[in-house]
Amino acid sequence: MDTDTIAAISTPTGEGAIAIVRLSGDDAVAKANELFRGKDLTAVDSHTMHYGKLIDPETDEIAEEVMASVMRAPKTFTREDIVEINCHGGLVSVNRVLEIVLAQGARLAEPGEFTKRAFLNGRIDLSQAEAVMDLIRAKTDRAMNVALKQMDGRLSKLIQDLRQKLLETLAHVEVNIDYPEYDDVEEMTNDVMEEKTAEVRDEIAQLLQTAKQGKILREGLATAIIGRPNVGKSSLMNTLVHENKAIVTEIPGTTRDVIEEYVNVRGVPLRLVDTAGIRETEDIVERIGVERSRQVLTEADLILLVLNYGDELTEEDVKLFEAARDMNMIVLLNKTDLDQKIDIERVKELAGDNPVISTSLIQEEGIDQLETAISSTFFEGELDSGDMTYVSNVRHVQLLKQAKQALEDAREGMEMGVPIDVVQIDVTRTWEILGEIVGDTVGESLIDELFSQFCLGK
Ligand SMILES: Nc1nc2c(c(=O)[nH]1)N(C=O)[C@@H](CNc1ccc(C(=O)N[C@@H](CCC(=O)O)C(=O)O)cc1)CN2
Ligand SMILES: Nc1nc2c(ncn2[C@@H]2O[C@H](COP(=O)(O)OP(=O)(O)OP(=O)(O)O)[C@@H](O)[C@H]2O)c(=O)[nH]1
Ligand SMILES: [K+]
Ligand SMILES: [Mg+2]
Repeated sequence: MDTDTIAAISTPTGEGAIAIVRLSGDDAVAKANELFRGKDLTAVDSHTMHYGKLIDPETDEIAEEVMASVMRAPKTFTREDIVEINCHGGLVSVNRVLEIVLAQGARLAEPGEFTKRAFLNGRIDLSQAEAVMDLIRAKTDRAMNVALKQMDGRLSKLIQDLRQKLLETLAHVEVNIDYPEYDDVEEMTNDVMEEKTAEVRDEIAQLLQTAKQGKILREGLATAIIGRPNVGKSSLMNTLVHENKAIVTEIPGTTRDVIEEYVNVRGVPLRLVDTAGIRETEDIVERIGVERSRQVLTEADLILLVLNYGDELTEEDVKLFEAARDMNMIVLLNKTDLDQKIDIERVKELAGDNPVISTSLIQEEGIDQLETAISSTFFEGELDSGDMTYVSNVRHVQLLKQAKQALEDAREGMEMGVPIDVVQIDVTRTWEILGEIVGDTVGESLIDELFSQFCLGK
């Protein structure tokens, strides 16, 4: 395996107070020490940080004023020697430091290479490495917590336990085949096989059930605010995000494009989308907006359909109900501060089983009820069990589905009286598929591809 010294900028590009260039590998400390004027970094205690100047070896002049952290293997992020050079957070400064380090013979790291080394050196498995990425990309607190747990190896442990169970069953069967001491050995073998594969299958099914919520936790519940022009969609957006993100005016057709915001409503992460009011229009810009609104509507997990309490129900309102049929929907009767013109009975009829909530956004009324409705439509309290292990990664979901299928094939085979050594093939395959989740049985090209999706410097 490569243990050459790699280096990269590990902080985001742009101006900041401090930026970090990270080195990892056999010569990380020696290389950094060559460039460092201050304490002898090769002699300092591990996990200590030191002030000094960085020298440009070509000119022998001071290039930067830095703090350098020295962390010696194996108790480091990569399990290799690591030096982190903390420099001033300007673009020029951090790039200069990187250049000097590269000139000293370090190699520019590939995206994800630090984390890849942590994986190849056995500090974390593949699902934990993927969780590192998920954590960086997390848009909500909940999503971050799911990633943190996965990083901690929760999913890995669950998967490894399942694999162990399969392995023991296979071993058991193998022993029986090799030493058929009793007459009823074949029957016993089948029983064990059936029982154990059923257990594993059920556990996989349970995990897969968390996938939908996992996806929502990861990406947020795609929530579209739709309605005719001027009913108060943007006002609703602003209310839910507690900020004036969207422009609100009394002019119909104010919102021309979709506006997206992440917001947490009672612990439910929403990807909230405000849309252009849907109506027939000649205005080209508005028409494009209306088209996009229709698109957003079809892709949503939850629809917030806003109606005007102070206005009669129109043909367009009814059309929106139709478009959102079969989707999760909450109907809002907004502007209850106005005189009622809307036919509430008709609205309830159109809404069917979906909740109908009255609000006056301008007077901040009904918002509590709305938030309760949002959090209960989907999760009915389930999401609060912060102790669950969620599967949220698309690759993991696919592999779990394959594993489940392979076990179902095995069961079917057993029921049809297929010889046990053929059944073993399906069970072995399941063991391998599960191994791909944690990275025990994956090829190099997949590993390369997965890590290349990481950010540079991670
Ligand atoms: N400056 C800095 N901050 C950082 C990171 C980093 O690389 N550098 N991290 C980068 O993402 C995160 C911390 N992640 C880390 C994960 C494991 C180890 C580590 O050394 N693990 C050892 C045990 C350490 C101990 O118990 O003392 C190990 O698992 O063997 C270090 C950092 C967040 N903050
Ligand atoms: N009386 C009253 N007016 C409201 C209420 N909610 C919003 N409005 C007003 O209704 C007007 C339109 O609000 P917006 O939030 O811009 O409506 P919209 O649905 O986003 O409109 P478009 O983007 O143009 O489709 C504004 O003048 C708001 O102040 C309410 O509860 N009561
Ligand atoms: K408006
Ligand atoms: Mg609007």
